[in-house]
Amino acid sequence: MRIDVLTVLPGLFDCFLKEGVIGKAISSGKVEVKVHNIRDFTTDKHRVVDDVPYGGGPGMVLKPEPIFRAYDELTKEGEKPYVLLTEPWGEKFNQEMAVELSKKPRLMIICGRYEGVDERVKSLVDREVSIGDYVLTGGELPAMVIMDAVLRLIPGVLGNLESLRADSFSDRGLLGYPNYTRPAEFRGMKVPEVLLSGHHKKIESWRKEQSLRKTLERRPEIIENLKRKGLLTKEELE
Ligand SMILES: Oc1ccccc1-c1ccno1
Repeated sequence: MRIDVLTVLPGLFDCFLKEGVIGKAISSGKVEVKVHNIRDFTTDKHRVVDDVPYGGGPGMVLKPEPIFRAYDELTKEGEKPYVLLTEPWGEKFNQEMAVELSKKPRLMIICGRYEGVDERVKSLVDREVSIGDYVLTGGELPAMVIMDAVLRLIPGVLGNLESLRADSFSDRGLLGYPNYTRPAEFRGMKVPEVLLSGHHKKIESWRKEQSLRKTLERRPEIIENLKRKGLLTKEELE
């Protein structure tokens, strides 16, 4: 997969693209991520990327020309990207969308700003995406959240954890089961016996039950959504 990111703050992505699972996936060539400074696509001396809104009002709006110039330049060759715009009012990002986006060969993420982008930019956009109902100063952190969730799903990126990732639980957006490691007892708190039993079928069944229970308690809408889509097995529904 290739991802092109358009932003006015490219420096925010430096650590994200160098460290951890994502950094390794990029350095190994499993995925390609290119961050582009929208300012590099301006033509005026002052490299202006935003302007005051027509009709008045607070803040500044990202101008259309530099973004269109970047899009035209970056899409001259190769497959057309599926274009996302990070927006506070966009469609809510979730695991289902991450799975769908992970199957695209190429993405472009335009990082919005709080005051917004010129409406005409949306003629380039396939999906306006929000990561939650809160207001940030810009769309760069949402872009990193989206890339992290999507890139970890690319085969080979999680390496030897791939088998875990393939678990249909997280891909269905179900909450995870409780995790424990040594010691078996800590300050009077014991690890559940089943996890010490070495009985893999019982352990798997316990984890599945814990995940469904936690999801039902904390995010019942996820269970309802899976039921409606027929994505819960008969035994999971019991
Ligand atoms: O708050 C924002 C400002 C600019 C671009 C995106 C966002 C946002 C908030 C939540 N998801 O995206």
